[in-house]
Amino acid sequence: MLSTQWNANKQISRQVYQLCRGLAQKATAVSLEEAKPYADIPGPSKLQLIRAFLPGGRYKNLPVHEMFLDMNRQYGSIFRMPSVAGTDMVLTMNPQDYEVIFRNEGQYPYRRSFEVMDYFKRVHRREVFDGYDGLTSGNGPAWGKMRTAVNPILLQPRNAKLYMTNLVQVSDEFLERIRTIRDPVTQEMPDDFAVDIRHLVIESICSVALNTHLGLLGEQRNNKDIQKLVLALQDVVELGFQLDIMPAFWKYLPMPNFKKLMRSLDTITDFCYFHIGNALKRIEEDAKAGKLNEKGLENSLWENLSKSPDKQARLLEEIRGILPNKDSLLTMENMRNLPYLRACIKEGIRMYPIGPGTLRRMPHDVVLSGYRVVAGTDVGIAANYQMANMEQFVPKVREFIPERWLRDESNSHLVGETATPFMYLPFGFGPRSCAGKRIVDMMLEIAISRLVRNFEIGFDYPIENAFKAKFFVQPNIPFKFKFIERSD
Ligand code: HEM
Repeated sequence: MLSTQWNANKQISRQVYQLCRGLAQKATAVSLEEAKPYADIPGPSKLQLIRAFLPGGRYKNLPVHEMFLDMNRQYGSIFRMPSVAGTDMVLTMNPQDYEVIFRNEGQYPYRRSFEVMDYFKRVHRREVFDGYDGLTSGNGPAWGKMRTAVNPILLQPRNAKLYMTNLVQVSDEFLERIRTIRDPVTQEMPDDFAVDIRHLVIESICSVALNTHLGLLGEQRNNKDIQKLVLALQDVVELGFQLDIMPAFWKYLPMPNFKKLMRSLDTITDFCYFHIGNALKRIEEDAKAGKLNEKGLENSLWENLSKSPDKQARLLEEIRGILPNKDSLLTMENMRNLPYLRACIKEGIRMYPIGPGTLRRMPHDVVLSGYRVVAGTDVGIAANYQMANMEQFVPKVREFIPERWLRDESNSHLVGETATPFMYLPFGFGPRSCAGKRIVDMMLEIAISRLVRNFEIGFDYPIENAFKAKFFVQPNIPFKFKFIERSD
């Protein structure tokens, strides 16, 4: 009773606070006419920036999040990076700006694509893409048309059951793989377990996106073509960013990294083309035979769970509620009520975000942090780095506290003001947010719940430097998890 009253009071004071904050912001909002000019936004000059990326430079080999945090310290919460990749980019780390950006993004939110990717689609493999930029690189009405077609398939919960069967099958194979490669004495995984985790992710995505079973977690693990694909995917992650954010020398010089990236993108495109062709043939055959019915960042989270036995115990209790036995079936229905699992996933992604945030090109002039940012400027948001590293936004920022995401819990104040849709952005925001979000959520929920139900997960090594981040995070230490079989 007391706690209900306490929570009600807390709720009311929070609403009053937010109302006051809203009014205060409106009162202090700067009009376009009063705003400081665009040219006054602080930041490095073009020359300083190029020098910083060259050997011996301040940002050479520095992870992107550290570069942004360093600029934040030097220039303040908004700064300008001149002519990076052809156009200026303004980067803001002021949460009040995020709302302005997203509220002004317009009917077709514009996100600048990687120029190297555009080159690949429009020039290098023109015969395949035939003028279509796709969802990730496209913009304007063409993007809008495609997104409208894709949303119901990928994002509507009632369609999720179409890919649930495939994802559960992949997670079964992963449990089997763990049992096969586990050291019988120490119960630990081999040094290269990160490769299996990567295979789990690729197999899951292909099982949904291409309706194809690759066999990466079993018989096809060493298949040469598949290994080539895995390496190509890794190259795209590493080189795509390098070539895009740094001055675009590849446009003028034969850069080996650029050629390597084109080869890797070729590998991925040919692979997808082949499997999409096969999937379409299967669909046609199934349709003819009348068979078209309902057939259908994990590492970081495991690491945190394996270091927090109390959290793992709470999670197990919740999962036992829907999976009484180790081999009980997961269904759309029984997965509905898993708040603690979802809080654990949210907290894992917060602590180890895959990328910095997102980008929007402003369709008209807006005021950000008191400056007039002119139409056509690309504005970057680094909210994910702030949520992962800065105590002022998330108290006890480097502690794994899933409870902070649960309402009415004693720790829920620990996320405080940051729990707004404008600040927690692992999947971006609004109509342009990640189209794969539901698949990722489902993949993680299935994999984690089945792992925790089957094994007690441990990790006997320090995790401080578990990941390295250039642009996207990557494993930095051997992932020697211990998977101890649960007896019931
Ligand atoms: C943990 C994994 C993932 C993360 C953290 C992630 C994050 C993101 C982010 C931040 C964006 C930009 C959103 C914005 O600008 O507001 C995005 C876009 C996108 N993502 Fe993901 N993503 C993930 C996995 C996936 C998967 C598995 C798929 C496909 C099956 C996917 C498909 C897409 C697409 C198509 C877009 C472009 C959407 C558009 O511009 O309309 N993502 N993702």
